[in-house]
Amino acid sequence: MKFSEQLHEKLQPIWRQNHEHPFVKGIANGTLDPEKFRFYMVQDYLYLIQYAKVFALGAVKADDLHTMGKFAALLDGTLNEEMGLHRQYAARFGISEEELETAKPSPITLAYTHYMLHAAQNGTLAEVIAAVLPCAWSYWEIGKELNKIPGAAEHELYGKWIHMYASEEFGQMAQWCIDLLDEHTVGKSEAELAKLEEIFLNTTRFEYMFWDMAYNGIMWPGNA
Ligand SMILES: Cc1ncc(CN)c(N)n1
Repeated sequence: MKFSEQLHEKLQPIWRQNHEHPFVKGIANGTLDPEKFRFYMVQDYLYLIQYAKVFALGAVKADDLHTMGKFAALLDGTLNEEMGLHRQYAARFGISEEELETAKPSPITLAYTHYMLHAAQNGTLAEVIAAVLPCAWSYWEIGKELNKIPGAAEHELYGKWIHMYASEEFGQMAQWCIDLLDEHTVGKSEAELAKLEEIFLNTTRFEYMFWDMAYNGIMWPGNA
């Protein structure tokens, strides 16, 4: 069994929680309070700035030009396609680009991005991929699932978000990360695989916590 298939089995309980989360359900049926989406957009923008840096670290750790080029393309796609969508949403909400970039990250945003960057900076190329894969893979799964719901992708606020994560391009980049992880785990020791699984499951859990933080729409519970 490929390493990604083993991980896929282990993450099922968390993914089910993600798909059932009221934030994701609210995007699916169009009932999510736009204020919660606004809060999410700003935090997600801050998240993506750091996430893009993990792709840059992938290019640094890659040992062939093809892989370097792919990570460079992922970095470009994040900064210019995915974050471009966030900038469009921000404009709709009357948030300037400066305001977006200078907003304060919530403790969950900080914890998630710092964990990812720590794992990527200190780890092997396989560890870089293990840290970012849940982000790409889980959004692709959510995008595809929501895209099947009649009318969801036509929603005037949430439709573009669904289109982005259900898109062929987004799927191809998620699949490339899955394949690269499989390629880089062939022949690894049990201890190395256990470490990769731990990183992967931690960022998978952070994905759930990010939805929860966005749904609560507050920087931290004491600040409600
Ligand atoms: C928190 C989070 N995780 C993943 C993705 C998809 N790149 C995202 N935009 N935001």
